[in-house]
Amino acid sequence: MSNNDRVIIFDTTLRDGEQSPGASMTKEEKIRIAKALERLRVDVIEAGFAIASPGDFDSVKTIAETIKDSTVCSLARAIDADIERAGEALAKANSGRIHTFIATSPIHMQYKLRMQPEQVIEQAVRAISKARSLCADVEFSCEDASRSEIDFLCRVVEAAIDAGATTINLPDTVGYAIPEHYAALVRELRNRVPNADKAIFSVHCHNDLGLAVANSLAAIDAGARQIECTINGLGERAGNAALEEIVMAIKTRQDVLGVHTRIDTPHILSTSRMVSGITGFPVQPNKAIVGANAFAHESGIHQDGVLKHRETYEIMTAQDVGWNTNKMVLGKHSGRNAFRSRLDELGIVLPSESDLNAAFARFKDLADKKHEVFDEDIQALVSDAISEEATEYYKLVSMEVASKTGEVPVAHLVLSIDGQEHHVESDGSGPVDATFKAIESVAQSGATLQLFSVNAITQGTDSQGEVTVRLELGGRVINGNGADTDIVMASARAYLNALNLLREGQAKAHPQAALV
Ligand SMILES: CC(=O)SCCNC(=O)CCNC(=O)[C@H](O)C(C)(C)COP(=O)(O)OP(=O)(O)OC[C@H]1O[C@@H](n2cnc3c(N)ncnc32)[C@H](O)[C@@H]1OP(=O)(O)O
Ligand SMILES: CC(C)C(=O)C(=O)O
Ligand SMILES: [Mg+2]
Repeated sequence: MSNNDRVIIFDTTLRDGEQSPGASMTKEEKIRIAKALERLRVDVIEAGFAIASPGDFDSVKTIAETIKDSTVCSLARAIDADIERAGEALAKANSGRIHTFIATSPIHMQYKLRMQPEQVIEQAVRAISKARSLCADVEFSCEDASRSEIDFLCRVVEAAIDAGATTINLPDTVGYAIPEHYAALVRELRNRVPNADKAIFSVHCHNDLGLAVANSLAAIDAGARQIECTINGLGERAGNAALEEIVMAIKTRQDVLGVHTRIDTPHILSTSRMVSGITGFPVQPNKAIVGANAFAHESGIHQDGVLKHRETYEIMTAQDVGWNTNKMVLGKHSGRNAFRSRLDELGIVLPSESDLNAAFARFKDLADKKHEVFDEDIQALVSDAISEEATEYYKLVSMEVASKTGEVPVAHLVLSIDGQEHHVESDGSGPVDATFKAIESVAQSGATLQLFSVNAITQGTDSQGEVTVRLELGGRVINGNGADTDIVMASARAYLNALNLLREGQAKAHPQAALV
């Protein structure tokens, strides 16, 4: 691929990203992010706006002195003092860039700058010449380019290149552009400005209409070869184009875009997490590339497809952007194939297809009650199914427990004992105590309860509770287990499982003296 096909990635997380209300960072945090961006192989790091404050100056200066493999840049208005401050901060950079800008749209020139268009051109030229006297690498931005008049824009850009700007940036400052129109703007400037070939054209898109990435990609087709973006799309108002989306779109759709970047994509996720952690701006689960669900599948049909051939539902690999693996989330939309594959991964072997079907049915019941079924849930569910199947003498058919402030809890249970239904009832000091007493009212095992423990198998209030009941009878101690999202139900299951195991053991040892 030729150099013409390379897109320069200019990251402005530390400057425009920090302009997000609430995203201010300390110098130490900025240095950490700058190092992560260097490792990601970002071409240009806009480290800050040196004139903004002594702290910003210090951050830009330290980053300029620390970073070796990326160009470090400072923003500066088209004002001598700003440019001098930027030059000072960048003095020791291995590779430094001064980025100066002035607005070129009628609305900005008239109301904000209160300047005539001719004055704007003059000030831009003066600023660029000043910047060039301090630094060989000078970027000039026509702020609000997408709302500027094209003839005027052509004059400004030509003058800026003549004055020594090596990069010309055409920002969509207020996120107003539409891809086709924006691409046409870039194309027209590159065609009409006589010295356009002496500069690299750049775009800097905001996301007010959710089009920042689409506009940036459209500009590539029109010849832009630098894209300004931020990690996680952080930035002023609705943010900037997200670096991870731009980079992965370029990589994944190389067939149509025909360009490449030098980004080391497996570092994307860790950089995203670092920026999110430092700024406190969480990444939404469905965010492209770096969201928790970006490589997760819950639907049975998708899981089945991915298990058979990953590319059926994935256009990138999770590993290519830093995830360990893609993820099969087991939930109520999952199918038998994904369930079977998870059992395999967990090393669980079910004796027959009908055991698998039974376990799958229990899994579906559980998934109806819980958002996500975790590995621990499956282990509990399968062992519960197996132990239940092994000993079916006592079975829970249904139960109802009433627990009310100021009143004694009462449990009503329907049990199947050796195939016969029994309705039992008891009160107790709590709902579990009432349940156990109701069971004992008919089982009359004579066993002593030695341990009762409840564990939440996974996080969250919708988690399954796993109950262990330890019973002792005639010196024999056994543990019964039960799992359910309802912990009283799980307790009943565990108790009945313990009784079944006790009975089974007794039946083997003394066939005449088995329980009941
Ligand atoms: C589109 C963008 O993202 S632009 C970057 C925005 N980022 C920031 O503003 C963050 C850092 N900013 C700051 O710390 C401060 O605004 C400073 C230090 C730059 C300037 O502070 P102050 O001198 O107090 O000026 P203030 O911010 O109130 O107003 C901006 C002034 O700069 C002028 N100005 C704005 N852009 C430019 C420009 N590109 N070139 C020259 N002058 C400009 C405005 O017209 C205004 O001038 P006025 O005071 O004569 O009316
Ligand atoms: C300073 C410029 C590049 C900017 O951030 C914008 O126009 O959005
Ligand atoms: Mg901006």
